[in-house]
Amino acid sequence: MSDRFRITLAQLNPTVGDLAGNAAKARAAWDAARIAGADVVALPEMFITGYQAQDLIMKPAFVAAVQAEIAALAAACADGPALCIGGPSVGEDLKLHNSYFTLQGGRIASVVHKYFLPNYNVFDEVRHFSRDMMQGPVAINGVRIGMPICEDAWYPDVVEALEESGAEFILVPNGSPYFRDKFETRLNHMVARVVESGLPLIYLNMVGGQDDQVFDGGSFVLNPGGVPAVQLPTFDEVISHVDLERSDAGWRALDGDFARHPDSMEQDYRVMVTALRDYMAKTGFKQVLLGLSGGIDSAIVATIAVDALGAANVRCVMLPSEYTSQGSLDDAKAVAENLGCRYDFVPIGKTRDAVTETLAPLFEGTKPDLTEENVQSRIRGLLLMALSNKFGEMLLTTGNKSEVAVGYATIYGDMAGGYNPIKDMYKTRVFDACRWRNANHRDWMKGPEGDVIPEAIITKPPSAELRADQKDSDSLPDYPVLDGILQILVDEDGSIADCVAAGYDRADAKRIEHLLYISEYKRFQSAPGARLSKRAFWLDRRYPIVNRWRDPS
Ligand SMILES: Nc1ncnc2c1ncn2[C@@H]1O[C@H](COP(=O)(O)OP(=O)(O)OC[C@H]2O[C@@H]([n+]3cccc(C(=O)O)c3)[C@H](O)[C@@H]2O)[C@@H](O)[C@H]1O
Ligand SMILES: Nc1ncnc2c1ncn2[C@@H]1O[C@H](COP(=O)(O)OP(=O)(O)OP(=O)(O)O)[C@@H](O)[C@H]1O
Ligand SMILES: NC(=O)CC[C@H](N)C(=O)O
Repeated sequence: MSDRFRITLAQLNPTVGDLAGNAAKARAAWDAARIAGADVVALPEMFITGYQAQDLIMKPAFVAAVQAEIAALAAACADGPALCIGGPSVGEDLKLHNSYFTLQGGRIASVVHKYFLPNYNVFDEVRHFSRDMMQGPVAINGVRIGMPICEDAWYPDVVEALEESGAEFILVPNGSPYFRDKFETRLNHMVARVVESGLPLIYLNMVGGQDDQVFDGGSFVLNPGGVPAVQLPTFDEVISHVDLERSDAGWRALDGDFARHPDSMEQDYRVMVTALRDYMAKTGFKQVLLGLSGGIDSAIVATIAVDALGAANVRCVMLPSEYTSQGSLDDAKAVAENLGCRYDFVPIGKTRDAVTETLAPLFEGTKPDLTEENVQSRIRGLLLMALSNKFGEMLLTTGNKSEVAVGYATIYGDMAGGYNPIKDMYKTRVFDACRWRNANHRDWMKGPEGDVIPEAIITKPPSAELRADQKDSDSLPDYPVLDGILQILVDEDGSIADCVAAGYDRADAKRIEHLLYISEYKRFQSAPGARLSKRAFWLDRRYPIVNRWRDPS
């Protein structure tokens, strides 16, 4: 039995369903571990399937394919370090479990099953998996390692049981998706486990985007007392070797890599870029297009797209009508030029006239209203989708969280599109994100540095420009008020009384509540987008479409 133990942490980015690709990544990490003389290489939770595989897990053929891939991996990694990897398994109870495999000596040496199955916000693990009894530590090269799987380490019970049954240190494999400031939450839970158990703890998270969620990495190692020894970067794929030494007081991790974590604005921006980049790469798209209006939402989306994919892969299209101001024309062109991407100019006047003429016999006797305004938006959607079909570019849609919340967007019009990078960012924060991006540049951004979003776009009053002199403030309270009320009603699940207590006008709160509930149908038909908060529209918040209830408070 050695007094030194090396564990290689593979903070990598799996793709859901790409079993062979994920196994190849695990195998490459194992090769690196073997060269480094490690005892074990650890991969995150559910790495072999990618996370979250959702109802794919319920398909027996998928689980059988996973079992075959795990067996092949065990055989391929027979001679060298042990390999620990997350995946589904069928237990002795014949039920499906969220499991962590240890492969060693050409076989599956042990399988640990997750005990606490998260079943809140984006997680539905009770739907997919069964709970098993708590299990003891796993011995690797004579050292007993406790392996609580992600949620298992968010409560004291599993780590306590592992410590009581002789675990010498703790390895927590995770599939922990980002929400703003989540790192603190994770750290608090893990420090608590270390303090309770007196054992070093290794927290290993995955990176990369999957549909709406982004896994932000930031793996770390804590010594007894909660003292940090290692901290890996957020968002980047990293393979890092961590050494532990045994003394009379037990195992201690040696100090290793220590990466600085970015602030929350930078993390939000990185999530939006990563979510789009991985959504594109993992679905097989290379290029995007979007309607660039000269407004702030399409400007930030164009910037995110260029940072994710490079200017050569982004097409911006200005589709002006008679209501498009000279300022919007100038601002849109400036954004495309600053970013260095293609800019097309496609006036919609003639198409709109043709639609007006076609509908004239049916609309006879009616007055122009929202119908005609929305036709413009739908023509834009139609033309942009034609470009998408012709050139294989995916259309981005640009509604921010404030608009998505109150349905301030035209269904089958500007809501057309496959992905929405800013879906979970309130309008007031979109302004902050633009200023942040103008002032900051990082290696992971493929776009140019500097003031890519002109100041005029950030300071002018937002307008949909669907009629003369239209302003968003004609239909909605000013954005600071709207976002303040939405923060309470949506993110905090608060009441109308809570809004009033926070200083908002009751009539404003009631109006926003009504708009929120009646636009549920739009959100059911809306594109997915990057999740930034604990209450993103989609899996975090599941409201009925038909809903007569209104808060009387
Ligand atoms: N519960 C429900 N289930 C299924 N369908 C439902 C429905 N309730 C209404 N509908 C249908 O939805 C339609 C109304 O929705 P919709 O057609 O979107 O129209 P609507 O929401 O009335 O208007 C769009 C709003 O978005 C604003 N806006 C803001 C920013 C940009 C843009 C832009 O376009 O660029 C637009 C625009 O100024 C306007 O206030 C109705 O015709 C109705 O049939
Ligand atoms: N003239 C236009 N040319 C191209 N696309 C447009 C035009 N007008 C609207 N769009 C598309 O419709 C979306 C919704 O318009 P909206 O006015 O809400 O957003 P915005 O113009 O980007 O920002 P803001 O609301 O701050 O003006 C735009 O982001 C853009 O993608
Ligand atoms: N995979 C999981 O168990 C996710 C839940 C977990 N507690 C988290 O980090 O969000």
